[in-house]
Amino acid sequence: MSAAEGPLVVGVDTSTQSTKALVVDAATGQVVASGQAPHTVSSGAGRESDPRQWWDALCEALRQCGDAAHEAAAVSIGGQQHGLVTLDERGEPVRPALLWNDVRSAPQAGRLVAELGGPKAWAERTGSVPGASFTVTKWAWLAENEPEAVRAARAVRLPHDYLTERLTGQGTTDRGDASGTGWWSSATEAYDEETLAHVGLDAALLPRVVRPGEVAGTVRDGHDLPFSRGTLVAPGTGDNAAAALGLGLRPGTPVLSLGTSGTVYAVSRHRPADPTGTVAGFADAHGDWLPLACTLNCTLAVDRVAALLGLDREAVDPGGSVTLLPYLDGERTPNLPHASGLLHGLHHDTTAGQLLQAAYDGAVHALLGALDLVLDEDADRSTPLLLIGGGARGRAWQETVRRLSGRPVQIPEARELVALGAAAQAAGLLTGEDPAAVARRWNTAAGPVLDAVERDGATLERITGVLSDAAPLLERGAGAEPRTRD
Ligand SMILES: Nc1ncnc2c1ncn2[C@@H]1O[C@H](COP(=O)(O)OP(=O)(O)O)[C@@H](O)[C@H]1O
Ligand SMILES: O=C(CO)[C@@H](O)[C@H](O)COP(=O)(O)O
Repeated sequence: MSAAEGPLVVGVDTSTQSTKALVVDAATGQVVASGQAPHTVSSGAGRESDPRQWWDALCEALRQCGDAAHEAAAVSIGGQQHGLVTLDERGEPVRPALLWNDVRSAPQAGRLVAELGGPKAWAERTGSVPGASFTVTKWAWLAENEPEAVRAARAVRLPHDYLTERLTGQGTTDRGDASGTGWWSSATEAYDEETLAHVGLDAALLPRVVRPGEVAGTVRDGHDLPFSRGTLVAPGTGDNAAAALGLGLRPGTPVLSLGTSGTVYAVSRHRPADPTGTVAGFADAHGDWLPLACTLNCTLAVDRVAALLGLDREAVDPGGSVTLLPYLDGERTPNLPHASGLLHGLHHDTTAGQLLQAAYDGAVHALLGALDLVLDEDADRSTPLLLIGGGARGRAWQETVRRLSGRPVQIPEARELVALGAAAQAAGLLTGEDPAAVARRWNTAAGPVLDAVERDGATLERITGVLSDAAPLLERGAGAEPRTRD
């Protein structure tokens, strides 16, 4: 038995690159064991992963946690948003999942927006104007390109739903993750029949939306399951909503997350509806809202530039006037799905370190442009920005965010805030507490605050100018070559 003060809970983050599992003492928030196992994502024109490898990665991450995982009284899964998982009558994937950063459905996104009333109507009905990341556009892409897969689908799930269902045997989701599909109405908090009918998706194929605080199920019988039978399973949620729980986030505090995706968001009591599509009007996992902007190119893109230059990711140089828009995967914020990376302002005296710094600047510029849009009007602009995700460990990321935001930046010591948020949700099932209050009791957001420095407005303006001047190039893409990543 563990020496924990309270019951043990497990929180899982099944994100783009890996699955991370934490075993946490529900009384204190102490992480008593952890594990992590990688995923593979396809390269080439699309971004796909086999959902079965998420399950294998979950089992491996829990194996690394040892006996503590088997003592857990409750578990919850947080996961990458939007991915389209199609299952056959045996619950097996019909094909690999189409991930959030697969931009092939950009034409379908444009058509759906036009066909169902335009951007304003979409924002009012679902909270968001769907771009290529949204599940509904992926379903429309599948219907057009692989109709046999659509015909074979007996269940449609999101990544976190898929894992939760393998534990409980029941098809469930939550409002946070459902709000990233494009077929869940934030106005009615129910599946949107008109949208579903338009894309030919039967609501019977969708999971039940479990309420915040409700039990999604219990771990079922089965020899290969990584938990004891009867362990409580919480609703789980999308990874950004899970991190918001994990930080015990209150309205007014902005979060910048630096991972495969870059995201900027805040909790709000007001239902968002941005007709420009920059801000997605997600629900949170609590009963409030999570206005959020997301980029496709963050840590992987900057690491790729460092690798091309043969530099360590921290080997940045200040100065110079080179601009690098690191849109290696196309981009979502700004909405340029066909874009590729763009370099402007190269001189004889530009150093490799300045080029690398320009990649950081380009990635952070896109996120900071949306910062004010995700905050309520009455938010105090001097509140520290919480910096999380794998990139938050990097000094170059920290200093770039600090310089370009002009705000104090707080770096929580806790590393895995998505998994911690899931753990807080699981703990809430046991204690009856609000999961965000559990996370505040665990003091998960604690960490050093870097003081504000003067905002580098000149760099931001230069990048905005290049972006605007290069718009025709970025909109049409670089040619017929499919993008690849090694
Ligand atoms: N010490 C570090 N400094 C800068 N970046 C880091 C560091 N450690 C990890 N990363 C970056 O974090 C990324 C993974 O972040 P993570 O939030 O786990 O991603 P995801 O949730 O999308 O799978 C990697 O792409 C890597 O570039
Ligand atoms: O698409 C979004 C948010 O809308 C992404 O934030 C995904 O949820 C993927 O997250 P990471 O794997 O990068 O954490």
